[in-house]
Amino acid sequence: METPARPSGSLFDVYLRLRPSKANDARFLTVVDSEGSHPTHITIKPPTDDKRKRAVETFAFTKVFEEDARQMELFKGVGIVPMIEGVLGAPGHHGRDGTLATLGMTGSGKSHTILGTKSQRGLTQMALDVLFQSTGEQLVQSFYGAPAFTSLAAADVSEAHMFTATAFLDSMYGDNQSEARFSRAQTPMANTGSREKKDCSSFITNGGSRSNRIPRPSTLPQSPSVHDIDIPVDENAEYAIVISMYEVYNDRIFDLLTGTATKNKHPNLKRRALLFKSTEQSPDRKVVAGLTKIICGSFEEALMVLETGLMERKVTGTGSNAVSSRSHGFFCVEVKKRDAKRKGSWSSSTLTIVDLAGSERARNAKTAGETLAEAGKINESLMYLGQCMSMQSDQQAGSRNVVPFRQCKLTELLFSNSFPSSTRMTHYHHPQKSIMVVTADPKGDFNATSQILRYSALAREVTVPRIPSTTSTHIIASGPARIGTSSGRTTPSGRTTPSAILEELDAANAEIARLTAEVEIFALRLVEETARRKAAEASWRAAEDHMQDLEQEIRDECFADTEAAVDAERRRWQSALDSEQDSQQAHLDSKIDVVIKATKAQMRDEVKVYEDPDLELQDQVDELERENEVLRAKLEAKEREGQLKSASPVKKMRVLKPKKWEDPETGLRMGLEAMGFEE
Ligand SMILES: Nc1ncnc2c1ncn2[C@@H]1O[C@H](COP(=O)(O)OP(=O)(O)OP(=O)(O)O)[C@@H](O)[C@H]1O
Repeated sequence: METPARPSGSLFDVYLRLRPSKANDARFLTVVDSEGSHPTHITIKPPTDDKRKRAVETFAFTKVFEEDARQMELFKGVGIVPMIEGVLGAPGHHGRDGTLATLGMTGSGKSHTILGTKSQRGLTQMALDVLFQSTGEQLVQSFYGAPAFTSLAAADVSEAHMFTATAFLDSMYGDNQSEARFSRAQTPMANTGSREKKDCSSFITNGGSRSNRIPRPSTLPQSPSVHDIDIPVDENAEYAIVISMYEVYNDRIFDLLTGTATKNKHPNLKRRALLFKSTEQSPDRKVVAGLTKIICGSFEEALMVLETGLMERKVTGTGSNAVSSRSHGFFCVEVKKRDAKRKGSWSSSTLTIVDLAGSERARNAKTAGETLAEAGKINESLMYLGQCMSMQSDQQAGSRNVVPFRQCKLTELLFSNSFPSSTRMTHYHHPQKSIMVVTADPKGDFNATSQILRYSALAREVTVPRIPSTTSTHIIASGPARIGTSSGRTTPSGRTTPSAILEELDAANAEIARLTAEVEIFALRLVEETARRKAAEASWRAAEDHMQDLEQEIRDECFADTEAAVDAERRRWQSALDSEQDSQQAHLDSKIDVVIKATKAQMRDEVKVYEDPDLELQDQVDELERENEVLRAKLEAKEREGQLKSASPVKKMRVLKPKKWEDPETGLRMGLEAMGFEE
């Protein structure tokens, strides 16, 4: 089987790296000898004592790296250098995005390959070193106040929160860790450049005095060295390197540079998921919106940012691997480029390095509860990735099926830039160049590993060993002496000669072998289809759960929003009412003031109040006055009579008069009584 040439529309160059295995189990994977050149094919055969003949599967990759392959061999062998060249862009041209990802069973060596170990750098550190070493003097300064900062922040299309490495690291590890995060549009501080730069260098070399959690680049591995790798850059351009990191955990995207783990001030703080969407400035290309992005001016700064993000990445121990990655980690290095003299607009291309979470069998991993659910999500997203990658090998076989990459966040993030952009609202983007390094343990879990190999390989062939012919067995058993005698045929009388029987037996054996091969292939397909069905069912259930979670989340959010809106409206209404009442009260007070003032003025001017006469009362008064007149007449008459009779009437009148004025009626009555009248 030839290694198929990578068609232009295919998604990845796929490399296989085998890890040295500590297991005592039998080896099920064999590298096919390629006579001097790099091997490209492997075969797998189930390690079983079963006497049945089992199918041998052969897989083709761009290259196969055996157990003894070193990190540098991989770095040079998988084509990262040309990929970095592409990201930097040819002189006068935009760069091209590149993606490097690792895929494999948990514990198969993905993180080892991509991030390295305590003594060896991974592909990420080497790629960063090459980038910084190549851009060298043409790299812009990375401190606030540096002329490029504002234009870099303004050129970002992803609604990012952009910081300099100095400010970011200071906020993470410095004594004055600022509680509040920086605002999005930071104002560059003028004339503080030299101080900031000085701070930064002391931070890197003397970081330990500030915080013992601070990653120290000097303690990180220095080998393998990449000093011999020199990529020519555009002499007339200036470059900026901007780093961001995020993870896809349970199909949601989380920023890894928020400092949640580093500051550890709010360990229970719920992280906010980010959206992968088109933005106002990037209408035809989806981007992860709202990420924290750090402008790095040196390799050391980039390493510190990387270590900070890795610290935040969710890592939980499982039965399969003591430090297993439970999320898909994305490390993005944006290379910005513009003309150094004209200082025009920045073009941007991104090198994305992806450490995929490992697939695992729940039974093996002894996971439970939340971790088991995580494993379900990981396997589900890897299943979708497998579907997309299978399309690649199907396309090799002439299929024109569309790659279904929108099924989950992982495949969307990995593949949405793999195709030419359909609209040209922004400048034309070449499809990204992608490299996938598949890692495998040749003595590990056969079923899980073979499944990954099946969907990731560029081509696959199944061969079923032929059942040894009974004829030859018979011949071998009978010995050469009999061969010469067995040349008879069916006679015209219908009697069968030994040679005819042997031929018939051979034909029957061939048919049996063919059918057995078919059965083997069908059995393999059945196993694959059953696994796919189970995975699809699991993903269906997971999708339903996720949908319910989402629905509940949306309900809660809507409820909270409505509550907040009602509350705000109520407060607004209450304050409007209060102010209305206040103004009415003020109006009333002013009116009363006016009335009081007018009343006082009237009183001063003795204003008289005229009232309408009451006619009925007037009648009564008239009546009473008339009666009074009559009584007075009678009284006068009686007085006159009394004067005539008494000796001193003057004295009596003196007594009567004052009483009459005090109370006419009482006085009158008393007077009448004194004079001897009864009512
Ligand atoms: N090629 C290799 N050479 C030496 N050691 C290796 C190699 N590959 C992996 N290992 C070791 O195997 C262990 C597991 O590897 P690693 O953590 O890279 O697995 P992984 O695939 O990233 O797992 P997970 O998906 O669970 O994160 C580590 O101790 C690592 O150092």
